Amino acid sequence: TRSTRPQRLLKAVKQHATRGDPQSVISAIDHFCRHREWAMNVGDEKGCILDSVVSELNPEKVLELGTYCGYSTVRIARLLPPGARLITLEFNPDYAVIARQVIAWAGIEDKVQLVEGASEDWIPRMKEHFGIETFDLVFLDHWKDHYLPDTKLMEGCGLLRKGTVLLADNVICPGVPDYLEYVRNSRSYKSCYFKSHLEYTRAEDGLEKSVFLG
Ligand SMILES: Cc1cc(-c2n[nH]c(CCNC(=O)c3cc(-c4ccc(F)cc4)cc(O)c3O)n2)ccn1
Ligand SMILES: [Mg+2]
Repeated sequence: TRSTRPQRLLKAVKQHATRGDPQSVISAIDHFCRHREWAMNVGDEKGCILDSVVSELNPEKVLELGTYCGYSTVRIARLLPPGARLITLEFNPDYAVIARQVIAWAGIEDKVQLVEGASEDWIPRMKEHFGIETFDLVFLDHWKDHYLPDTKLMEGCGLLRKGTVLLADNVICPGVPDYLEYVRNSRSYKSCYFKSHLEYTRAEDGLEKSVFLG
């Protein structure tokens, strides 16, 4: 039967990227998505904004909601200091199978824990299951109607501390209007918008960076 797009993306990584070289994995995926088939990775333009937020924050504990093929997982993990940890949640088991291989090819699997399941099921279990107190950075890139309820759930589970950064992808396209309204009007967040484009296109999109004030 016909292969899936994530399978073809993984094939491009194995053909064009060097094992153990995260940058070559990132470049191989960007090339595939720009010249072969579009895919919903954060991409190179928004990816550079993600890089700058991660580098400035130097987080020890990172949560990613929405792994997909692991592109942003590799982008984040390659910048983490030794001993830092990234937990990434993926709902779709077919995406998870691909993401594990992309993460392994990049050679950053020892910093990453990929967990399969729905965000609302795993967020309440972060403390007892992973021994996590609070996160320093959360990258929201999963189902767009889950951004707001999951943010409120993370607040309620005490997973955010003064200074925790929430970085949300796709705040314009596909868009997360309820989430934006919340973080921009809540006294508990200091929010700012990084204007960019939808991955590999000229459509507007951007990242919203929101610092939790406690
Ligand atoms: C409930 C739960 C869910 C998850 C989960 N895991 N993986 C995802 C993927 C979600 N991502 C997207 O849907 C997405 C879509 C577009 C897009 C598509 C079509 C267009 F025309 C324009 C833009 C662009 C993007 O950048 C995106 O990120 N969710 C994981 C855990 N728990
Ligand atoms: Mg996205």
